[in-house]
Amino acid sequence: MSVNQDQLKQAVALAALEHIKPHIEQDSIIGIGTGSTANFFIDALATIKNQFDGAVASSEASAERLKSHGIPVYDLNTVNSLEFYIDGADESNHQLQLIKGGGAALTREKIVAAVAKSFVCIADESKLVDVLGTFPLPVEVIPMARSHVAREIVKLGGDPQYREGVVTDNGNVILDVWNLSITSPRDLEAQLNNIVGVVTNGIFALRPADVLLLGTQDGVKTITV
Ligand SMILES: O=C[C@H](O)[C@H](O)[C@H](O)COP(=O)(O)O
Repeated sequence: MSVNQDQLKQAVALAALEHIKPHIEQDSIIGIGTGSTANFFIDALATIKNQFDGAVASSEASAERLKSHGIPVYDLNTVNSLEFYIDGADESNHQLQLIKGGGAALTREKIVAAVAKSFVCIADESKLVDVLGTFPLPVEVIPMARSHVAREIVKLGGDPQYREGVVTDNGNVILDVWNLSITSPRDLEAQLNNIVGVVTNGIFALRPADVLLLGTQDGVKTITV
């Protein structure tokens, strides 16, 4: 019997909980991502909420979900270190370089991931690709720079589309860039971030995931590089 996508997401969420459990202590604070897979993880984490201190969230939505479970949410500025960051992805290649930001939370996600010692990515098998870029690359942009950034992205060979009606938690807008075949993710990540007006882009290659827990029809696979 085949397992549906939500069941795969739930399985990787439970696997992530098992992955971090042995390292969790009463004073631990856990970095939490955003999206449907991260939501499964938040719900799983709630089952051990008395065994750790609290969480740092990468979005207002995740903060609300954590709080609804009675898990304390901390401002990242009050936290010295995070052992783990757990989050989903829109794509991962085999080097665990990611595209993220389908839910517009990429900037805060990249910040929390940067602080964490270990980034555990959780995803169903549809997210694993050989080359990043089939999923349109989200770029968070300061609103007044939208047209300028779009013109610069066209020069790089991308086809940017304004994600209408979306405002990020930081008050910015999103351009989704189509038609990129991202063969050098680290270079493109840096190049895009160098465009004036870009807050950050959804390539996570300069700081890739450390572990990918991938939900497949044959069970959860653990991938490291
Ligand atoms: O901005 C959103 C995040 O990068 C999500 O982690 C990503 O879009 C994956 O979300 P989901 O788990 O819903 O596929």
